[in-house]
Amino acid sequence: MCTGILYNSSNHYFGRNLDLEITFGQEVTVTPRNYEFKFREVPAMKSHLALIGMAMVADNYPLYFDAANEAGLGMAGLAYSGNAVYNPSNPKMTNVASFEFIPYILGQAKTVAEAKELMKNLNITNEAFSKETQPSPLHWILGDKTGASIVVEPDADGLHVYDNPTHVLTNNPSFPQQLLNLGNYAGITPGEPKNTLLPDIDINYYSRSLGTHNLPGGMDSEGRFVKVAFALQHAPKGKSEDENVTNYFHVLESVAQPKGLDEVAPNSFEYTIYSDCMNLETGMYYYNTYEDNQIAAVDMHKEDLDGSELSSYATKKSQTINYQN
Ligand SMILES: C[C@H](CCC(=O)NCC(=O)O)[C@H]1CC[C@H]2[C@@H]3[C@H](O)C[C@@H]4C[C@H](O)CC[C@]4(C)[C@H]3CC[C@]12C
Repeated sequence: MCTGILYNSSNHYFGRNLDLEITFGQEVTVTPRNYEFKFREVPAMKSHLALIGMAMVADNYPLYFDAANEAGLGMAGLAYSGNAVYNPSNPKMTNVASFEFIPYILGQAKTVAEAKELMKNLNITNEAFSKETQPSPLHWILGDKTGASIVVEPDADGLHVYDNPTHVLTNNPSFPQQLLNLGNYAGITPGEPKNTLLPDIDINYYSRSLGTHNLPGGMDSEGRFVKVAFALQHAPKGKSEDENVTNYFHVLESVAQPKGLDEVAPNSFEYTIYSDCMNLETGMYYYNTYEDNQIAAVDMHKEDLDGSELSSYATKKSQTINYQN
């Protein structure tokens, strides 16, 4: 499963945990302005905003899992199994295949507000990228450098676009149900809880952090939604880039999945394969992987953004340990 967040501090930081039991050979991939984005039905974009993000490149096409563009709009696809419905092409609508959705939006929209405009009368089609690469059921979180975020869900009754005051997204159930569920945890607090249980009795606060005693700690998507929303809401604002990036990764780490805890098939375990963080102001892309906790970074602006060829960086696959003696 997955978790996406927008962390609003002095700059704005967008990204996700990718939790899965298999990898697709994904790489950090920059799409420059003059790489031609071809679409199945809508006209090709010969030039567009440049993108950076994590993608599986197939037939020289970047299948983005998540990305941000040079204008500071980010977008991530998260599993929405059993709920996502993609439709056949509809001649009365703008038809974009699910795998084209990120390039279609990030190629042209600079803000969440502009993305919302593009989603009016949009039909996400069930066309497959190829015979081997069939559509994957997803919903999406978008965030921009004004600090706004939305969630887009392709349900049986149509495409829903919701403003997202929590700035987080996980997986099932649907976003409105995730918001409703927050009511069950409204009393969670970073501080010492008020004794409203037995006000006349002196309760022994035997531990620090009792205000979080009922915070969910499971790997499930409903629990992660509550936990990451709490962690994000209370994350301090950093005074420097390093502090912001550090705070950001700790928020995602609070819902990361260690290997061995989430068995999705006999002896097959889902785990947090990578976590990424895009600074929406600067175009700096930070990430770490399960195998290497050290944060790596790729600067979008060090690439030739006026070029026409994709550039990719393999993710790091072993620890960088700082031996001190
Ligand atoms: C399955 C994961 C989401 C992780 C997750 O929540 N898994 C647990 C679950 O399925 O419940 C999603 C996120 C982005 C998706 C990929 C991207 O959308 C790009 C690409 C799109 C193609 O239509 C299908 C393959 C391909 C490469 C997708 C495979 C499935 C991915 C990797």
